[in-house]
Amino acid sequence: MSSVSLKGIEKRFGAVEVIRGVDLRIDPGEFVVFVGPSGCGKSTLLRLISGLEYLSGGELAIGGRVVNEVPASKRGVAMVFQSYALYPHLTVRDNMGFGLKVRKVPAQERQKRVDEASATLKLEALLDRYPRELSGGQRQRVAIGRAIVGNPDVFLFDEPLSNLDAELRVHMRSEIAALHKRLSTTMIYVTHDQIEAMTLADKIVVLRDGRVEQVGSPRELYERPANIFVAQFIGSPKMNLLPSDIAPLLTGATAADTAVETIGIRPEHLSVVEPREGTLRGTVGLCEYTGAVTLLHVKLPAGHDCLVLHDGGDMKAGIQIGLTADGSKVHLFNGNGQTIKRTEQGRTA
Ligand SMILES: Nc1ncnc2c1ncn2[C@@H]1O[C@H](COP(=O)(O)OP(=O)(O)OP(=O)(O)O)[C@@H](O)[C@H]1O
Repeated sequence: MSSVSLKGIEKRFGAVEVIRGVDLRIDPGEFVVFVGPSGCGKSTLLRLISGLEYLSGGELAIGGRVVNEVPASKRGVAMVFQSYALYPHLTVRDNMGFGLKVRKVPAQERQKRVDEASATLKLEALLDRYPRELSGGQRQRVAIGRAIVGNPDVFLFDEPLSNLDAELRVHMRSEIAALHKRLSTTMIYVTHDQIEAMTLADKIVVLRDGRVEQVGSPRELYERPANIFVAQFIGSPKMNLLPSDIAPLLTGATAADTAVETIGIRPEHLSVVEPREGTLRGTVGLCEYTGAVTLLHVKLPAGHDCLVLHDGGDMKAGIQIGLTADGSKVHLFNGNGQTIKRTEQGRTA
């Protein structure tokens, strides 16, 4: 278990600035997930921590030791890649033991660690197979096993489940959560998948264009996003954004803060009511029935659209509905897209 500390981390590829001053503190044993749009620098940041890329600026410490000049093999980290990166000509046993062999760990110790890891990951029956003889999920388990045998202080995962089908992803996700519980090792995990991020993370780091937008627990980011970017990035389907003058119609509240330019309301926090005078009224467009809930695409006045997660009865395109929301679930943003915080009394501060 080690802490990881990033201070003013920068990375340039030639003239292109990819990481633009990242400060982050990861506590020992924490499960931290990096999310952000494609190209925002998630993998680059992970590769900088692993030592696969050199820093252009800043200071990186693992377990309190500055490792800027320390090679990847001496940082006490192990990385698991999306592509598994197994050696095709080696058996599962030899793939898992390969790193230890390179580090000249004696054969007996190697075997012990491979046996332990394969028991943890239920790979015992597969030890003599080659990667081509394994399913995607089994290959990923071998890749994780190879990382475990080195007893790393920090695990780094770069989208480890994105090549697996939906069912296997859910299964492997729970295995990774169980692994973290059992080993209590610090883990840093990059993903595109909202559910993976929300369910695995102690702490989510939202990145945008090489900078950190917000760091917080999944609940903090969902309930108290710092700005419109995070508000729309966390949560699926996306938060609706509407002009602030719609707020009184939606919640029945009268007082409007002039600093509020945009309001945000999540599709799951809108309720469908009778389209009475004085409520926010709209026309149902597309209805996407998914079983437990239906996602309604609703046309509002003045050309605005919003999404509503509806768990009530049947709904048909073309009908008029009213929409209401609990005022405490409405997010308020200023003209710069920053969240305007409420005080205890519900007024803006
Ligand atoms: N070796 C490299 N040389 C030049 N540019 C690079 C190199 N590696 C990455 N980049 C650029 O750095 C930026 C960040 O890439 P990175 O792979 O870290 O993003 P990401 O957030 O992981 O994206 P994705 O979610 O699509 O995997 C991209 O614009 C990418 O083109």
